[in-house]
Amino acid sequence: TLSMCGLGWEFEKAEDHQKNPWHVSIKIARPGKGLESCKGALVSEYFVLTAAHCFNIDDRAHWITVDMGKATSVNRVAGLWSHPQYNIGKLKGAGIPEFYDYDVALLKLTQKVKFSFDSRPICLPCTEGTTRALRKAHPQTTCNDHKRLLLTVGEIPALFVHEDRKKLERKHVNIKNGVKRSACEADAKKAPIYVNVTDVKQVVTPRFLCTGGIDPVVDPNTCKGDSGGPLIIPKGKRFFQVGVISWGVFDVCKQPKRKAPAYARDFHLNLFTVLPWLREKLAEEGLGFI
Ligand SMILES: Cc1cc(Br)c(Nc2ncc[nH]2)c2c(Cl)c[nH]c12
Repeated sequence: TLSMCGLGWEFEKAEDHQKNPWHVSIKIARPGKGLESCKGALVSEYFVLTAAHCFNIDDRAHWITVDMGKATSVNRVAGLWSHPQYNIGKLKGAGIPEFYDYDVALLKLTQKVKFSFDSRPICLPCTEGTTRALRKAHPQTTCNDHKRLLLTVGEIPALFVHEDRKKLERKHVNIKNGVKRSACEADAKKAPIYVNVTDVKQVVTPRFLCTGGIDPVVDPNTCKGDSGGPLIIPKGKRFFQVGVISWGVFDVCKQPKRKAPAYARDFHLNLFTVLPWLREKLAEEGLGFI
């Protein structure tokens, strides 16, 4: 059956989870260490896409629960795969305490998700679902066509979803993918842990998309708790995931009263840069990677 990815229920009276049926909340309950929470997106019947930095090397699948918003059930996790090139401590020797390159992970659920108004996967780049959802596309559409159609050069209107006490709020941002990109990336050095970084390219690798700042308009910023959520491009009533919320310069939730500074930027793992890994891990999910 065709999953009709990236279709949200637009009816204004719809519940938040019907408007964002791919949004999941992830909780990691480490024995004796309290609770960590992250967000993620449902991308197939069994898999949730999130950030690798939500997990520690010794985390066990059975410590993780995935909540899709339906009051009743939470889902249990059968497996957890972080990108093989993710290594948060890789640059410790160079005085960079946290390194977020390849910050992406997949959780496999123990039970297949029954798609409904409340749960439905978001469209991933270079899949047949995205070709169908783009409509402008024809069967010979290539992965490069998806990239050209979704990651246009310039400022790209995008959104992420912030969850506050079970309420889901859409935050509209612009991906700086043109002349404004380098200014966006340069502000990474304003992150407290990166003030001594000499070359910003050491921490803002080619894997990242950059949002935030006040040019062309004031963009809302992410909180640490938004980690792992999807960076979404809305296109013709369908929703496409192009990034995973990875790290940022200023945690707006930690200083809720303070206005975010102009240099508050957010960095998202660009899914087009990890396609071989996505194809391999999601090979059995019937997504029809092109
Ligand atoms: C989404 C997100 C993740 C992380 Br990790 C943050 N923390 C951080 N990024 C770099 C160093 N530490 C932030 C901040 Cl700050 C805002 N949004 C964040």
